[in-house]
Amino acid sequence: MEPFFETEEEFLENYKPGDYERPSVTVDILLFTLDEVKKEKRTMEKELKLLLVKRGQHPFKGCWALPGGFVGIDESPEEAAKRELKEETSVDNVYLEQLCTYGQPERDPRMRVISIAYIALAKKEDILVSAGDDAQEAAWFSVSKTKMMDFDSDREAWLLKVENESLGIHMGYQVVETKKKNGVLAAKEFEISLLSSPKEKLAFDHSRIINESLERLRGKVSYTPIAFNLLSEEFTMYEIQSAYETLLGRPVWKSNFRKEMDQYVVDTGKMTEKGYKGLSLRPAKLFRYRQEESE
Ligand SMILES: O=P(O)(O)OC[C@H]1O[C@@H](O)[C@H](O)[C@@H]1O
Repeated sequence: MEPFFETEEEFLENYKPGDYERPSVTVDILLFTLDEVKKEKRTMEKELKLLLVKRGQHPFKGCWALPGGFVGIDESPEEAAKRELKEETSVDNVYLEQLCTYGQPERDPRMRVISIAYIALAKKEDILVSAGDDAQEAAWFSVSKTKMMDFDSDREAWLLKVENESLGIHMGYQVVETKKKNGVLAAKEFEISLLSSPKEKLAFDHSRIINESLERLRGKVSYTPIAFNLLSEEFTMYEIQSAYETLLGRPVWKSNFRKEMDQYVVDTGKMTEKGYKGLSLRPAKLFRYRQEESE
């Protein structure tokens, strides 16, 4: 029979947390930024970059992973995410939002570990990357997700690429998305399989986390101004459009898009100077985010 305690105080004094198996909790951080890639003399495209660290310890030693770590006993998951981010990237005070909780029993070979993933968005110039204690290296990887084919009306196959050209690393995953069940729209389900060499794969279930973070970004960029967290203080219309197209993974209709942006930006009254960002373009208006008014 369960012992009976008159007061909660008495109950808590006699409570033995060790009687129950407890999972550990970690956080993983998806730090995104936009980089500029000069295509030709006149065009510059934005590329979505994600920070990964090379694991210095087992498990998955030598594999690339999202920066993350265990939540301390006295901190909240959000505090842990901020601390890990600061330790590994010196990034402070950035846009941070919880993505999802990942708790598949086998996701970490050490023990039962539940991980809470956070999306962080920062401007490239604000980030100073340094590899932390348990990571050998930290590097920016370009991430993209493009449709490969429709299997049928319910399922699509996508290609998720996580690459670093200068390190010669090209990781590719097939993502099969099931969006309908028995012809009816349902919460999307993803099945992920590695296409590239098993020598180059992401640690843990981080490919799944990355895939779902891209889904979140694509959704959220259409109805919130989060994209501005990734842009410099001042930018041209072309740059905003290019940022949106990169985040959405598709082109946008220029005139509608620019009208839509009016609510978020103000004209600085300045123009780009000759050779702006190394491009030979005609002068263009510079805008900034309409902070006060749109928040
Ligand atoms: O890097 P250490 O501290 O070993 O462990 C943290 C990682 O353990 C995994 O379950 C989490 O996804 C997180 O990335």
